[in-house]
Amino acid sequence: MLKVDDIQLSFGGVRALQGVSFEAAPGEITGIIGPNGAGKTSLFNVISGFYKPDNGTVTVEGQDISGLKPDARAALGIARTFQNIALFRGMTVLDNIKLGCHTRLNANVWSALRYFGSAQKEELELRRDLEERVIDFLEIDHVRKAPITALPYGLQKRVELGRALAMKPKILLLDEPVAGMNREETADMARFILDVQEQFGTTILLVEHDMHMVMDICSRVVVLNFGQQIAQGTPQEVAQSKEVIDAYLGQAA
Ligand SMILES: Nc1ncnc2c1ncn2[C@@H]1O[C@H](COP(=O)(O)OP(=O)(O)OP(=O)(O)O)[C@@H](O)[C@H]1O
Repeated sequence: MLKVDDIQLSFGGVRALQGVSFEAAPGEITGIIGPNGAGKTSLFNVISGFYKPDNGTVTVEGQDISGLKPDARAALGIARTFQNIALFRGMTVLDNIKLGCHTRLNANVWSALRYFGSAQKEELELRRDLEERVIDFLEIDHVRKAPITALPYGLQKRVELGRALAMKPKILLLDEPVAGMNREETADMARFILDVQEQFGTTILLVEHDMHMVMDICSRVVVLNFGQQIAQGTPQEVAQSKEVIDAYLGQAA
């Protein structure tokens, strides 16, 4: 389904990604882990089209998408969340989530003017879909009209997930979805991520420093260190890898 092949990316003298290659199995959760500065977010930026790599390809269901811009990739079904919450703070929960749908609305301004009825129908269907598939699913009905700023941090992160789900993604990239959360918020988010995978069959890539969560919910894990891919396999396999243990001990030293 999603395949990255020999991705290389440099920033001046910093080699952020040095030949990263892996496949994310369809409908499964693949963890991307590694110490700080390993290249995880850079890899997400390459997959979602924000960074153009110096070398390598990204393919989705056999289609090479390396030349596509971020919005074209989003239209193909690649959605992401960001390490730091990227919501519109002055807007309500519902409006933020609706923004995630713009890639799905077929009615552009001209067709909306000419066929006002069909645009309205589409809007109604969209609203119903969002209510059932995103708002009820994420249990955020009670805050749908609240401004983002009124929500606790854990709920803001859930709304960000909601905005990504509004796109009906085939592939979901989650960048540190539980960073800064307390234990209860983390457990809730882990459950929602598993529910997304189980109910919608979404292929999920997860960058996360919370090792318990990675080990609990990922079926495969890719490990980066200084831009190099030093291991990949099941959580148990990578946890026993000497290179991985050394990389994390090196960080702690
Ligand atoms: N836009 C940029 N300009 C210059 N250097 C960058 C840029 N983005 C990332 N880097 C560098 O690339 C390397 C990889 O950074 P990246 O943010 O991808 O790592 P990471 O694994 O996501 O780290 P963290 O876990 O701390 O978020 C780092 O050395 C970083 O300083």
